[in-house]
Amino acid sequence: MGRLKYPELRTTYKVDRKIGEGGFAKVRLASHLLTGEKVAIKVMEKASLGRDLSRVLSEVEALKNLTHQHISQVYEVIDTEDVIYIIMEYCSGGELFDYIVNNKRLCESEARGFFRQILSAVAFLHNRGYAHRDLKPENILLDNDHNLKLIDFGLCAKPTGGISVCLKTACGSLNYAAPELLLGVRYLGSQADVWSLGVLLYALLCGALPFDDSGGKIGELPQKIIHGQYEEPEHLSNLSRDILRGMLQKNPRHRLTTEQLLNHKWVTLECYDPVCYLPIYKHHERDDQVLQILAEHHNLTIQAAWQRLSNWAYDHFTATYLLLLNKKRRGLPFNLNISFTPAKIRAKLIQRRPPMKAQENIHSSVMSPLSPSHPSYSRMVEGMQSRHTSVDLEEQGVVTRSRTSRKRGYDSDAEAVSSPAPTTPVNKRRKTSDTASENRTPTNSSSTPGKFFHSVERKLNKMRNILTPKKKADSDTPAVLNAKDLHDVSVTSIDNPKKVLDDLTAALSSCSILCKSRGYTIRGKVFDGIGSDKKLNNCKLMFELEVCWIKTDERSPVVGIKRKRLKGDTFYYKKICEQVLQLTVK
Ligand SMILES: Nc1ncnc2c1ncn2[C@@H]1O[C@H](COP(=O)(O)OP(=O)(O)OP(=O)(O)O)[C@@H](O)[C@H]1O
Repeated sequence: MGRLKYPELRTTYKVDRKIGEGGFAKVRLASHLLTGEKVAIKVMEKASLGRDLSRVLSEVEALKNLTHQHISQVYEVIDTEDVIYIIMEYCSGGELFDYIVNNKRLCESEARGFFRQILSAVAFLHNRGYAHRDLKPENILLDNDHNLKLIDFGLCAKPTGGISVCLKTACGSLNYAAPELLLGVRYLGSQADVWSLGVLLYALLCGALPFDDSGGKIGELPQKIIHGQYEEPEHLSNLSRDILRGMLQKNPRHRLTTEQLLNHKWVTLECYDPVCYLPIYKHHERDDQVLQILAEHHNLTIQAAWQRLSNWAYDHFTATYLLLLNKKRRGLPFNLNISFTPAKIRAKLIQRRPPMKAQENIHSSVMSPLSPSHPSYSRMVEGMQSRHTSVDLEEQGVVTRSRTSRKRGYDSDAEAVSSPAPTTPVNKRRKTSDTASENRTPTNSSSTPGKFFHSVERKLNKMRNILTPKKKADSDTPAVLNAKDLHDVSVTSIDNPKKVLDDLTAALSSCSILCKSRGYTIRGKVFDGIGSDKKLNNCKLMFELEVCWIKTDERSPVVGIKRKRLKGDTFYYKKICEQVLQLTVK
């Protein structure tokens, strides 16, 4: 299907299923044919972008300039007459939001680990003169190694005079927007980002939003934000309260700065070092081993290959180099799939096979049928879901001001005020293992064969678990899941899946949720407004609940309900799921 739909990708990528959707893009999983690496492809139709094309272009520019361990790396950009494709690092672990929902809320220590990673990405952005302006858990993804990666730079701004220059376009998601944005005054991007980080940390620690319109009257939310009114749940420690108050400070001048956050006591508690935001790897590093492979494939000298590469055109050449480099850093064999090499060059390469073998031997500890280049590995797929969109606050009528450079990444009439960009913090303490994990390079996590095999086995198990139930989903028997990795599954006390299915259907209809079932999977939809026509556009929330068997080692299988959000506001989804499951999982 993908092959016919995306002709520009046909010879270089194998396009797989859709893994996400935003207001501007559909995101697909794909494999880079030459390296076998999984990538995410953000597909944007120019016709539907209209004036927002500038937003996409600023996202592309930002991504090209921002190489950081906690920012999803761009590999290639294809700009055709009708479509823009951004080929980027695939984050298989889903959105941070879903992780929070599945865990209700995070303990302080886990929240700290995550927050440090996000902070390091945001401080890096600010240091490079960018403000993100759409920080929220839906824009932070988890990779395979449980590391966070920031995505969606469509609203980012890089004022020409630097980060300490005021911006004026109010944009982002209302729940995460700083008071100054709602007041329609000029604001500093870095200060607005710190507010959003505060909302995000609150969500991590409390499993809820500090500023929410649920239960209140429509229109109350902006007032709550402007007045900085939020509740502090009792379980919050004094230090957590302190950092949250510092970030959710309605007066931006009194708000903590990114630099202060790097060294904040809450951030460095448990013997952590201050957060280091510098990238682990140099932006455009020359690696001769990788270059050699690329050069051979293209029948070029190393020097010619480097010359071509150093334009950093983000074309397929760049993508192949960056993907090979990533494989090397992860301790994986980093050769290219020879069957995609032009026939003439392939013949030459086959003659020169021994040196390639020698190179493979260097990595023999990780060569096995479970290697990522093995077909089983490349079939591996993991679940993702779509999300809701950030809004233009002016357009929503939350901020009243004449429309200017709407959603553009570069605010045109910025004015200067002083706010220093963060500088590298001094490491005062010794690194702990936790800090090491925060700053961990992918190589560390998979460089030993044992760890590598363990991780690949885990992935393959996960793949089996995911694929097998899918096949069964249409049939009359529920899927069987293993008790591991079930953070998105609620366990019931009932041992009859049919009864759970019936209870679930009844609970959904009692909550006025439109549902459609297929086998043991129910898709629920909630529509906006009364009497609205039920087009997808008006669909406020869409999710799936699947009744399944859960295999446990200790006792006979139990019946569970697997949840998946497909579209819509994440905290609303959380609330609906809680309501429905309460009625079902008695
Ligand atoms: N690199 C990636 N790896 C895995 N999934 C991704 C990746 N990038 C995006 N996604 C998925 O696709 C969804 C939409 O992506 P993204 O937010 O970039 O789109 P968008 O149209 O720009 O969104 P918005 O409307 O908020 O601006 C994400 O929420 C996520 O679930």
